[in-house]
Amino acid sequence: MASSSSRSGGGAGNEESPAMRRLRRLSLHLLQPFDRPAEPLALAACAGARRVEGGAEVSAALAAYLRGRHRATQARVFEFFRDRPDLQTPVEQTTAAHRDLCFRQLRALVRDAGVRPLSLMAADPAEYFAVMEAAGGVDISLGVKFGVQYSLWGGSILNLGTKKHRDKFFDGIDNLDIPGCFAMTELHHGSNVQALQTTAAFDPVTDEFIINTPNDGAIKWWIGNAAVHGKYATVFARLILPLQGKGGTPADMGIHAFIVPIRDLETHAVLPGIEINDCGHKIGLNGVDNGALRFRSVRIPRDNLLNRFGDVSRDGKYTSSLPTINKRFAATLGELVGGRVGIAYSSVGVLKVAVTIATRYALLRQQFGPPKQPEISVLDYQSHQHKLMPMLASSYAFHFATIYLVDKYSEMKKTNDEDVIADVHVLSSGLKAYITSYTAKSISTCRESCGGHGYAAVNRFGALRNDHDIFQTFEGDNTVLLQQVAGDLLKQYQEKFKGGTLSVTWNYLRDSMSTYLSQPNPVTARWEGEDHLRDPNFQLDAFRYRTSRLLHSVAARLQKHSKTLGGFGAWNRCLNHLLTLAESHIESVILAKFIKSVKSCPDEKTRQLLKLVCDLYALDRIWKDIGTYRNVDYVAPNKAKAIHKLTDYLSYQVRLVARELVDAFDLPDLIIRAPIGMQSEAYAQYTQHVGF
Ligand SMILES: Cc1cc2nc3c(=O)[nH]c(=O)nc-3n(C[C@H](O)[C@H](O)[C@H](O)COP(=O)(O)OP(=O)(O)OC[C@H]3O[C@@H](n4cnc5c(N)ncnc54)[C@H](O)[C@@H]3O)c2cc1C
Repeated sequence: MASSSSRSGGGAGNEESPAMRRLRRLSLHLLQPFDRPAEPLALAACAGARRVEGGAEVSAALAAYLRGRHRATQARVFEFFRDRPDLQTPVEQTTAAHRDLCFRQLRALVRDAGVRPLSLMAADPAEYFAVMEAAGGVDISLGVKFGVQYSLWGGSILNLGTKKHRDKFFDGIDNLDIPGCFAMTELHHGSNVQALQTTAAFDPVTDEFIINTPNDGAIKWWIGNAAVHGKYATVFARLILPLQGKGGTPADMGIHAFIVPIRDLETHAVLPGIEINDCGHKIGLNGVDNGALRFRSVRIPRDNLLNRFGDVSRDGKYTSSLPTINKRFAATLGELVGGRVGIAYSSVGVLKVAVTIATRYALLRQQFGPPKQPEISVLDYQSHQHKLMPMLASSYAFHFATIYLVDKYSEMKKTNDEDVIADVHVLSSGLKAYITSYTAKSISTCRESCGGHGYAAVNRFGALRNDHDIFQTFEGDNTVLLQQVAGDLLKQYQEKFKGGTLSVTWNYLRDSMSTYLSQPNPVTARWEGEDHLRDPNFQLDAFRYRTSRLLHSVAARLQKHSKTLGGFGAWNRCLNHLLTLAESHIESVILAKFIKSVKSCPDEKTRQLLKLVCDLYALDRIWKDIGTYRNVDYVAPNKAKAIHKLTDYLSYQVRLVARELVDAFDLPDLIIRAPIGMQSEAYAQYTQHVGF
């Protein structure tokens, strides 16, 4: 419902109420919020609309730096869909229609546009993730369907199988002849994969595995591609060897992956012994057909065991290069990080779309203004800058962090280096958890910042929010993933005190840990000059100091509590502390990568612009956690005040180049789609949409 007070107050010719007068005075003040020069980076902003002169060139230079070598690939995907109106996702459609469209979109991308995702994944993972992000821009359901087919089903064959599996399945997966599923989750177990109950018992007589769902809790649930399109599934099950346990009992060798045909390749009929039901209409992502699977003693050839980390011979003997069930389990899950990398990367894509719509609309939308003067853009309100500009800065920060993650992932695939594998595991867990949680919250803020028009489905926030929401849960629940980051930091911490070395990404802890052990410097705690606060060394030190402190204190608490509560109880007693530690660490990594990307930018003007955005990201984060810094006197009261003031000022400065910053994401109107977020004529597009 519209607010009647705002409407009458803003109407021309109305008598001004005292409240309105106050608001107008405030508006006037907001137009000149700081007693400093208004133009950042010597880029002249015009009065009124405040467009930066030469803004188009600024955006183009920035876009070129951001997109790097993937710009052309993504542009090709966008152009392909631009020329195919039959493949564009309408605002309203039924679940069945959306599933059908999503499959047609994927098939067209592969068969008509000639994209070969699995080949890309094998040859150039960075290019693969760029295509996946672009597909998610077309429709998030398409990005997820793409991820199920290639990152999950294809990834399981590539990473857990051996040559015989790749020879048999690679081409069919790549060209989409064989749509498939990744069937890990069960009704009773999602996060706790080690407790899955589906069994794969070896039958030495027939040389087969028998896949069985022992009870309702073991029904495979939520499996993408299962309800309609899948022909095969990679099923995660406990490998059971008869007579090989103690006293001739069956031996449970732990979780392994098996290829199970689920539908006839010709007729598409569900195969005997398999029951598939539809998980039904979801909150979002209804282009993806999630299903539930039950197996009734389904027989598959021994060769269908994905045997990279463990194998069974014809005579039923188990062999593995890895000595324990735990090591095999870790290696199996470790190979699946690609899905998580893709989710983190795609989540940044969703954030960019939401921020672009909200920022463009906030520049266009005018409400109230000083007496007898034109109304001002809502982005000129300090509150609006406070909502959107740190979010815009975060989009940039996450962009560089996920590019780094993808590069590390590519390096891992090339080298198989153990340290890099460990790094990527923790980094992908932390970034996936941190970024998807941030994006999920931000979409709601963007919706609110667009007022009532943000609520129109055509302006997309509802679909973005609903489709993206589950990014926080699948590919590892965020709370569970952050614990893996904390666990790794503690392991590294113990190693350090045993005289070991820290892995590369965490190297900073070695230095900041010794700094932590001394008290904060009372002199620097009072430094409040802008040069100091905008010095990347100060910013990084602050982030790292906080992480080191959290790590040190939680290690002591865990040690204390484990004496009485045991390891599990102590961990739970310190759980919130551990999650804060993990987030703090990931923020340090994000900032470090942002600072590095600013320094590496070859063009001076672009570098200055990025430095401004990076400063806002860093100081906003410090300000949001100022209580922690004040509590330990890392920051004195005068410095806290200076940080607050500077953060507001930087938000204002970023606002002056906000249009250029969102344009630099280089997202065509076809991808933005929301009429209120279009590059031009937004109101006209919106009115046309409703029929005027
Ligand atoms: C749309 C959709 C698509 C999916 N696609 C697939 C697919 O293709 N293949 C597949 O195998 N699976 C798929 N999944 C399943 C998904 O991976 C799981 O939902 C996810 O792993 C979480 O498991 P869960 O739902 O059992 O949650 P749970 O593990 O039961 O978690 C429930 C809550 O408990 C909390 N919690 C759990 N453990 C802990 C802990 N140790 N400490 C603190 N808190 C904890 C979590 O934070 C969460 O809030 C999909 C799910 C959805 C909704």
